[in-house]
Amino acid sequence: MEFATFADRAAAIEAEPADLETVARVATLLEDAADGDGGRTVAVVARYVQGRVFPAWTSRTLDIGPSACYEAIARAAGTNVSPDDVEDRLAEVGEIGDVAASYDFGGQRGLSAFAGGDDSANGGGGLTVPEVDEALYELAAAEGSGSQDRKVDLLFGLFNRCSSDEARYLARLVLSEMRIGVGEGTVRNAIGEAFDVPVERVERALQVSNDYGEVARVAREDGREGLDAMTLEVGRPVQAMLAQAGTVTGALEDWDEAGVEWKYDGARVQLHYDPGGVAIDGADATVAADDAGEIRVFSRNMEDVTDALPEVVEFADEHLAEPAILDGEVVAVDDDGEPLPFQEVLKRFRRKHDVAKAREDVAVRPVFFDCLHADGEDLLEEPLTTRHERLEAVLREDSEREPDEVEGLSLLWRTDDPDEIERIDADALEAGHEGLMLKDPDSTYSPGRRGKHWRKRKPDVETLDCVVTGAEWGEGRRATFLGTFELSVRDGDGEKRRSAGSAVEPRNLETVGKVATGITDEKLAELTELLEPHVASEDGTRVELEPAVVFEVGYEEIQTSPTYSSGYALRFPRFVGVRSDKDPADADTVERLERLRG
Ligand SMILES: Nc1ncnc2c1ncn2[C@@H]1O[C@H](COP(=O)(O)OP(=O)(O)OP(=O)(O)O)[C@@H](O)[C@H]1O
Repeated sequence: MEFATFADRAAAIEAEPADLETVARVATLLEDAADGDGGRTVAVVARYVQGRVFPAWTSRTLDIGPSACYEAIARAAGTNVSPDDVEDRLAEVGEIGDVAASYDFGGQRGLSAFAGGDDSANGGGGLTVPEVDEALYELAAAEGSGSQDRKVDLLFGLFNRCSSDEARYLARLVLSEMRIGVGEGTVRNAIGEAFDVPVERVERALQVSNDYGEVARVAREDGREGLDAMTLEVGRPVQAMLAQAGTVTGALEDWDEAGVEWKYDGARVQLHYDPGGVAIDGADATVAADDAGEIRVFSRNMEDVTDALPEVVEFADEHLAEPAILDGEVVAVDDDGEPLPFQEVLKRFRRKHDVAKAREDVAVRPVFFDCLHADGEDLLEEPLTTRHERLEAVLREDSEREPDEVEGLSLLWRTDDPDEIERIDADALEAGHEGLMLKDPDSTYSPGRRGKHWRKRKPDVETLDCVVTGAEWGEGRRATFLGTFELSVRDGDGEKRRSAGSAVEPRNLETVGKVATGITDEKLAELTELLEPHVASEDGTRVELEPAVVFEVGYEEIQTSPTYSSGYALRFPRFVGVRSDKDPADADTVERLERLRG
C-alpha cells in the first residue's frame, strides 16, 4: 500500500464524526492493506491508525525529540527554511501535522522524483507503508554517537518523499500525535468486521498478544482459528488486571465467598521467567539470557524495569524453575524486612543509573498474587483459585512447606465471614500493609480491565472524630505500648450540657468500637506518650482513660450492635490520626452515627 493512500484514508477517518462509520472506514482500510505480503502491511496499518509504530507490549520508542523532527522537516522544506522557522510556524498553527503539510517538499526530491513512479499527481515520492515502517525501525535502532544525526537523516529521507498529506500523518506518527479519533475499541471492531471474525475472539487475541498489528495480521491470514491459537509468550508483557473500589459488605453480597488478600503498598510488577533463556523476537532485551535463563520484569504500563530491580531478578533466579508469568507487587522494605511507604519504591522503580547505590539505600522485595502462565500453559481463563494454586506450586520449592512459609507468595483466603475478613485486615495493617483486596474466587484474569472482580477496599469517605475512653497494654514487643483503643462518641445530653457551658463527663460518652489497626509501632509509641497521663484506672492490661484525646477514625459501615453502649458499632474501624485541634466536647455524636447510617 502506498503511504499516500494511507494518508488519504487517515484524512477521511479524521473527518468522520460517526463511530460506526469510523469503524467501517478503518475496516475497509485494513482490507485494502492486504497486499499479499503475508499480512505485514495490514499489521503496520493497524498500528499506524492508532498512532503506534511499535506493538503495544514493547517499550521501544523512536527516541526522537520534537527538535530533531523540526530539523528533518526544515531540511526537506528547502535551504531557506530553518528548524526555528518550523517551530515558529508550529507556535502559529498549533499542530505539527498542519505545519508539515504546509511546506512543499518537492524541491528536495531530486533523484527519487526523477526515478519516476506515478506520484506526480499527488506530489508524493511513491513511498509505501512498509518502506516507512522499515525506515522507522532503522531510526529507532540507531544508537550511540552520531545516532541523533542518523535519525534526522532517515526522517529527512522520508519527508523528502512526502506529499502534503503524507507529511501531515508522518509528522504526527513520529511525534505520537496521530489523533484521528481511532481508539483501541475501533481497531478491535474493525478487525472483526474486515476479516469476518467474532469481536470477542479478537479481544481475547489482543489480551494475550497486546499487539493490534499481529492480531490484524493473524485475523487476515488465518481467521478465527488463527486468533484462537494465539497464546501468551514469556517475555511479552500482558496488561495488568485492575481493581475497582468496593466494600467487604458488597463483596459478600455479590459472591458466595470472597477471595481476600493483603493489599501491598508498592508498585505493580510482572515477572517473566524462561529457564530456556530464549529471547523474544523484537523485544528490547536489557538482561541477556544467562545461566539462570531469561528474566524480565515489567511495570504496570509494560515498561521494562528489569535493570532497576535486581532483587526481583535474583528472586526469580533463586526460586523459579519452570517458565512462568507472575503478577505481583514490589514493596520497599527496611533492614528488618518491614514494609516502607510507597514513595520509597518509586525511588527505585525507574532508576537507570547507580542502581547498586540506590539498592543500598532502599531494598525492595517482590510479592506475587497471580500466575498468568506456568510451564507452557496459559491460565488467563482459569478461575482465580486455580491460578493461585499454580502460583503456590510455582513458588514452592519444597512440598512440605505451608503456604505462609513460601517466600514471595501473597496468601489468598476464601471466606464468607466478615469477622474473619476483619481479622485479615487487622493483620495486614499490623504488618504495615495497605489493607485488603477482595477478589471473586471464580473470576478469570482480564488484562487491562478495571472490573468488579477485583476490589480494593473503598477509602473511607466520611471519618468520625471519637473520644478515646480506654485502651489495652500490648503484648510481646508491644508490651510497653497502649493499643486497641476504645472509641466513644457523645450522646445528645452531652450536646445540651455543652451548650450550657459545662465540660463533657465520661457518662455522656457512649462506646462505639475499638480501633487497633492502621497504627505503626512508631505511632503507637507517640500515642502512648499522649494518652498515659490520662490513665484513670487499670485492671490487668485494660486501662480506662479520662476523655481527653480525640481520634479521627475511618470505617466501612455503621451497624447496630448490642456490644457497645451507643447501640452502634463501627465496622472495620481504622485509625486516621489524632485531632489535636479538638476537645472531647467537639467529638461526633450518637445522632451523627444515626444520620450517617441513613
Ligand atoms: N494482593 C493484591 N492483588 C492485586 N493488586 C494488589 C495487591 N496488593 C497490592 N496491589 C496493588 O494494588 C493496585 C490496585 O490498587 P489501587 O487502585 O490503589 O492502585 P493504583 O495504581 O493507585 O490505582 P488504580 O489501579 O486504581 O489506577 C494494583 O494495581 C496493585 O499494584
